[in-house]
Amino acid sequence: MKIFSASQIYEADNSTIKNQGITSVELMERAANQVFNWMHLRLQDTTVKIHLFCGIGNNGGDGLAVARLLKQHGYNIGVYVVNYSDKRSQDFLINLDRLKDIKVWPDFISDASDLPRITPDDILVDAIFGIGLNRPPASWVVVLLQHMNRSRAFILAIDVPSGLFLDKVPKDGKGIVCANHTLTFQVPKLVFFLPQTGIYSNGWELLDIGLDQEYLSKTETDYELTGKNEVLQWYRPREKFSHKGTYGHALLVGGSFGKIGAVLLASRACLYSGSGLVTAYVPKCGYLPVQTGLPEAMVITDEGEEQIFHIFFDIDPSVIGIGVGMGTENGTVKAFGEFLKNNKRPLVIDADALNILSKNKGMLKDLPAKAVLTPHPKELERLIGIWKDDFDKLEKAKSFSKKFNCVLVIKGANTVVLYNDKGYVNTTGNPGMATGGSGDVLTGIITGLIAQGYDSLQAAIFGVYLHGRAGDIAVEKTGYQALTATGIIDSLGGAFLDLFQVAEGPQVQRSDNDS
Ligand SMILES: NC(=O)C1=CN([C@@H]2O[C@H](COP(=O)(O)OP(=O)(O)OC[C@H]3O[C@@H](n4cnc5c(N)ncnc54)[C@H](O)[C@@H]3O)[C@@H](O)[C@H]2O)[C@H](O)CC1
Ligand SMILES: [K+]
Repeated sequence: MKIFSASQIYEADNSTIKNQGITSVELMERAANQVFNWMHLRLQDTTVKIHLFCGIGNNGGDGLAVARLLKQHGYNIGVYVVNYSDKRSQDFLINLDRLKDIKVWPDFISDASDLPRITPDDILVDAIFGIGLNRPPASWVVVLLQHMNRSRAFILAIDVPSGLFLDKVPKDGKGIVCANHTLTFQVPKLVFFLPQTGIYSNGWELLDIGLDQEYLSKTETDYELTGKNEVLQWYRPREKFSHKGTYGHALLVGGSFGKIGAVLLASRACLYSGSGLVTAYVPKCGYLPVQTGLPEAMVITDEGEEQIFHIFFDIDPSVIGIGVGMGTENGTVKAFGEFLKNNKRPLVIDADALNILSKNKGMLKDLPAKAVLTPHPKELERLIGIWKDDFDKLEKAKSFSKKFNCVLVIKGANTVVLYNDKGYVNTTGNPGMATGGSGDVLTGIITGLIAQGYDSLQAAIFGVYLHGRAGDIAVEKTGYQALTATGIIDSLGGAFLDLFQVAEGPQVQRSDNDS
């Protein structure tokens, strides 16, 4: 699913109005009806007080139209116009009149002294700013937003939590609504998925307002959201007359004394993601643990007893995953540098191999085309330098990807896979996966997919999806705290099977932060 920028959403609005022969206020009415239906279904004629805070632009217009629909259905409402500018939009004014027509007169707030009383049992609808915010709100508006946040009432944001820009992180975190839930129109917004801005909405949901499908499908976007539909198209079925050679031979290089488990986890994940053959390359101390822990894998040992000194093997792997548990001892650094110079095979690079690259940037020129790098935030910072904010991070990461022709997997709550100018935001996974060895499992999965012939970008996106989905399946049985890397691997089979399960009920895209 595509993630559009604010200017693209305005263009989508315009082509909808033009191609469907409707007015902008009719489009607003559609949006408001969707919000109202969502609320009506859940509130079931409740008498709880619903406070609607409306700006003076089209987000505010949405809020006023929702207020009218709620009033017409007998809900107990309070409507406030947050009068932050005299440049009221046309559709806001039309909806203000329509509200007055049914004898609802909003309170106009233009100063922090006018703040209404809110109790924790009330419901707040945030329709102050939408995607049109272009500068920080005035200080009295910030005071109002804080008043809303402090109220402990349930906050439902329309389109985006007010105070969030679509393309940058606000300097003042106090001037942003902390929504319990956001109902966003038609397309997901990138801000829901970035660590610094995603925190302002606990959950989000898409409401279909019938925007022009032709515009949406023909327009290229900088980011996409990866869900089942996106990865399913790449799935490669197993052929009846195939054999283990058909599905490649993955080599996992890593481990050092005390960290052999990392290679064991990566190798097992690689096998469980379908690689035909898996070989682990470890220091001598890793021979017995890997051989006994994973009898399906073959093991090659380095000449080093407790660390890797010289990466040499006489097999012909289809892909190499390197770095997990490897350490950054001088001898290992040298071995990795020499390995990169001579290697021609596709690579997945993780953990200590990334740290070695960060300290020896000259080695980056020896990466094979489209190598997959899987840094967590600290490893990424060492690679690309410090960033100003999450948007700057993505831009810096894109430049890095272009410069070294590599696929970057930026691990986090919503892992982003970047290649060249494009980013793919993952939707699966949960906080239980923040546990030792989870990253090693991801490295194994991506390596296993490349072994089977997936292009490295597809393998990275698909691998991240499967890893998260396996975590989501596993957590159902374990809860967040008891989820382990091994638990993720054990649910990989379930994640593959789930690709072919058709979800029951209406297909509404939503985040899982609500659980
Ligand atoms: N396709 C859709 O998604 C539809 C969206 N709708 C809703 O429209 C808003 C966007 O409306 P817009 O009028 O462009 O912007 P806002 O309401 O977010 O902002 C109002 C207005 O205020 C000015 N402004 C910006 N920042 C400030 C500031 N700090 N202080 C004062 N004034 C400011 C700026 O000029 C803005 O234009 C979208 O989010 C949806 O809610 C449609 O209803 C249906 C289609
Ligand atoms: K809003």
